[in-house]
Parts: sequence; structure tokens; C-alpha cells
Amino acid sequence: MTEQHLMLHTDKYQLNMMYAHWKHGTHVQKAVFDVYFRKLPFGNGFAVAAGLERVVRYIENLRFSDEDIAFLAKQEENYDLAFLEELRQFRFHGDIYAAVEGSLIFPNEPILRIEASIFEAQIIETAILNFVNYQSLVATKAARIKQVAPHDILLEFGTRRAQEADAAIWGARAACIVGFHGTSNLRAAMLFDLEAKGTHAHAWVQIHPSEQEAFDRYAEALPDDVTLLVDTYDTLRDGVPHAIETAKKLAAKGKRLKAIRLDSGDLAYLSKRARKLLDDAGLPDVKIVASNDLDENIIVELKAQGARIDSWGIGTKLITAADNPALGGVYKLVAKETDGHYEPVIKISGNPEKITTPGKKNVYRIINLLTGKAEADYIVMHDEQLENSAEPLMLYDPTHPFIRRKVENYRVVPLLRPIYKQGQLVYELPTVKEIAAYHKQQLELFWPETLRKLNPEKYHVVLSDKLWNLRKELINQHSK
Ligand SMILES: Nc1ncnc2c1ncn2[C@@H]1O[C@H](COP(=O)(O)OP(=O)(O)OP(=O)(O)O)[C@@H](O)[C@H]1O
Ligand SMILES: O=P(O)(O)OC[C@H]1O[C@H](OP(=O)(O)OP(=O)(O)O)[C@H](O)[C@@H]1O
Ligand SMILES: O=C(O)c1cccnc1
Repeated sequence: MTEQHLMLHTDKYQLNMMYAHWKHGTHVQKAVFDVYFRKLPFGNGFAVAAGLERVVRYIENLRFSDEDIAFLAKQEENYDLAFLEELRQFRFHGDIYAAVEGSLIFPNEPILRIEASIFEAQIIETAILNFVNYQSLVATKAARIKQVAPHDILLEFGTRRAQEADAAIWGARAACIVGFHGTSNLRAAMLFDLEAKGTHAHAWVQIHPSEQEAFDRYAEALPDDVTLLVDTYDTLRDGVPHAIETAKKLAAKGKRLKAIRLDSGDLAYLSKRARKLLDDAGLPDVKIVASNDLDENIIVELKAQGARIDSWGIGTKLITAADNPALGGVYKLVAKETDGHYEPVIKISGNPEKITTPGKKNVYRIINLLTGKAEADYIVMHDEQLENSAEPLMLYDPTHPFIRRKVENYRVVPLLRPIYKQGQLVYELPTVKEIAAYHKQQLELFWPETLRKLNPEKYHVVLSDKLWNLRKELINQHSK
């Protein structure tokens, strides 16, 4: 049901603008829009691009159904029948360039560029922002968690607390593209070829006459490698000893206990005590999983306290991005077709952060060949060629433009890759595993100072001189 009618997954004002364009015959005018965000979430030094697969699936199925048209016909706007007929023919014919999923992305740089008739470009704004904002936010939160537990097993457990079903599955996927190992959501696992993982709930223990019986019966029913939840009654006095008892019974049958899970109390203390009990019982290979309102900050704390936790089940705070529940990505018009060419446009605001960067643009990641690290992202006008250029580049600090830095030995990597050309999909969607591998390579391009989770160094996003001058010129024009 929720996958249907996505064509109407837009704000009504988009349709009203389309209608007014159509009435005036301006709907075929071409336009360029940029998607970008202004502020990094969680105080992080970077964000992670996600949502492109959903965007592609959406564009591929972008049609008004008979039901959609009938619904629109009932709206108070009384749209002309001829307009509604035109909608029946609606297809996306435009170009989309995007930072591919797993890329590190930064404020105020285009992460998607949409070039299409205003009619087509306008209606897709809402859905694209909806997909990209949410998924990039969760991928960024998950990347922070991955950073504090790079060698541990990370499981996404958030479905029950997610903002409804779509968020649960796309959020699970967003976590896995930055290196989570699996999700508890079977549907997400099936749809995106993720590892489905699970332990058991307290109810399994409570429904049995005793915890011991519950553990034995669970281990008996399931194949090898079960995880037992040990905190239903008393973790150290009952839960862990009962799990050890079950492990011994399993060993006698050639099976093994994979792990125990702690889900309450002082996780550092309990994990250390549980580890000792397991080791003393000759079970050093039995791992310890922890869950209970975890996030990157609690995990750091627990590690600092010497917690002996091998694997983390993380739900609510990840899937809802609890400490920063929205990414403020926007979709802004930057150029319009005038007399057969693109005229850059600007949006002026009293808030300097909200003044847009005009024109159809490209973004290049400048990699210093001596260090192998990214120096800055460099935004240029579309007709400025940077590929194959051996010219030294002057990079200035955007907040202090008088501070300039020359880069001589560099290579450039375009951030925006072609996804659609004239309505044709020209990009092969990678698997989640491929995205995770790409994301790992992306991280290696950046200095630890940019990547650290607390007070990171700001990575610079720089405008070319030509773009900088154009922006200044348009601001001056408007202030006259
Ligand atoms: N050693 C620790 N240091 C810091 N935070 C911890 C430690 N152990 C657990 N936490 C975290 O503290 C919070 C404890 O929350 P809460 O008091 O609701 O849990 P609880 O005592 O286990 O109760 P409940 O049984 O309701 O889950 C959780 O977010 C948990 O991850
Ligand atoms: O804590 P999260 O990061 O959201 O991880 C998922 C939580 O879901 C389950 O709890 P349950 O639904 O049984 O509720 P409770 O533990 O909050 O009582 C599980 O035991 C985790 O504690
Ligand atoms: O498999 C688990 O242990 C699990 C799954 C979802 C939520 N909490 C725990």
C-alpha cells in the first residue's frame, strides 16, 4: 500500500505551481535545482549520502494512476481536465547527478543536481528531500556509532521505535551502508539483501516455568549459535549461570552457545562480571551482546569503563536519530532557461547562510597527491573544466576569504555522478555491501581531525573564483 501512489507523495503546492505553469504555457521551461543541507547533524564533521536507491526506484515508477487523477479531479482547485490529461502522460525526462550513497558530504555543496522542465523538476522536490534527508541522517548517525566500535558487531534493532514502517526498513539499510552487520527487520533484510539477526525476548523466558527451561528449550529448538537473553530476573545470580548450564548441555551434543545478551542495568559492570563467569566456566568464546537505549556516546562511556561487550544491538536512538531528528536538506532553484541558455538565479535572505549559490555547478573533491587526503571540495560553474587540469588551485577559507592556500599536486574526483540522462537511468545501483566498501574507502580520504566525533575540524567547501564573483554580482544586483 505505502509503495503505491508515490506520485502524490508531494506537497500540494508543487502541483499548484505545475498547474499555474501549465496554464501560462511556461511548464516546459527548463530549470536546474540543487539539493544541499546547511548544517551538519550531531555536531559531526561530515554527513553520509544515502537515499539514492529510493530516489531511483521512485523516479522509475513516476506515473499518475487513474486513481491519482480521479483524486486530483476532486480537489478544490478544480484543475482543468486537459491538465489532468497531461498528467496522465507524465514521465521524468530530465538529468539527475548525485553524490552516490556512502559518499562523505558537507554543508552547502550540491549533493544532487536536478535538471528538467520546471514541470517535472518541481513535483519531485518533496519526495527527494524526504528520502535523502532521512536516510542521510540515519546513515550519519550510524557512521558515528561505527566509528566508536569499528571492530565490534553492530546490529540494527530499531523497527519497533521507528517513525513507521518505511523509516524502519530504509533506516536499517542506511545503517548497513556504513558498516552495520545486520538488522532484526526481516523485511529490510529480504528487500535489500542484508543479514537478518536476532536473539530472543524476555517473553520467551517469562512464558516458561523457569529461566533454565526457557534457555534449554530455545537452544534445543534452534540450530547452532543461539544467543540467550540473561537479564529477565537476576543477571549474575540466575541468567548467566543458567546460560552456562545450557552451554554445557549443548557442548555435550556437539553444539555451542554463541552469546548472551544484556539488556538492562549497568552494562559495564555486568559485562565484566559475566565475562569472568563465562571464562571461568571454560566458555571464552561465548560473546556478550548488549542492548538498551544505546548510542555512540553511551558506547564510548562503556568502553572507557572497560566493558567486555563484543556486539551491540542499537534501536531507538539510531532509527529516530534521537539527538538530532531531522537533516535540513533543501531543494533550491539555481538556474532557469532564458532564450535557450541557462541564467543563474539567486535567493537573497537576511540570513547570509540562506543565500543560495547560483548557477549550474559541479563539485570536485580535491585530493592532495602527496598526502592522499582530501583538501577541500571545490564548487565550480558547470563550464569550468577541472578534470585533467594541471593548474595550481587557490583554495580560500570561505569564512575568511583573505586566507588562501595553494594546492599544486592534486587530482580531482567529481562528487556528482550521472544517474539520469534525459530520463534514462544511466547508473547501476550498487549492492549494500558494495556501498559499505565504498564508504570505507571514502573515510580513508579524510584526516582523523575531520572524522572525530567531538568538535571535529571543519572541512572546507570552496567556491571557484568565477562562482564567487557571480554570487557577489547577483547579490549586488539584487541589493540595488
Ligand atoms: N555503565 C554504564 N555507564 C553509562 N551508561 C550506562 C551504563 N550501563 C547502562 N547504561 C545506559 O544507561 C541507560 C539506563 O537506562 P535505564 O535506567 O532506563 O535502564 P535500566 O536500569 O536497565 O532499566 P530498564 O530495566 O527499564 O531497561 C541506558 O541508556 C543504558 O544503555
Ligand atoms: O533499546 P533500543 O536501542 O531501542 O533497542 C531495542 C530494544 O528493544 C527491545 O526492548 P523492548 O521493546 O522489549 O523494550 P524495553 O527494553 O525498552 O523494555 C530490546 O530488548 C532493546 O532493549
Ligand atoms: O533480536 C533481538 O534481540 C532484538 C530485536 C529487536 C529489538 N530488540 C532486540
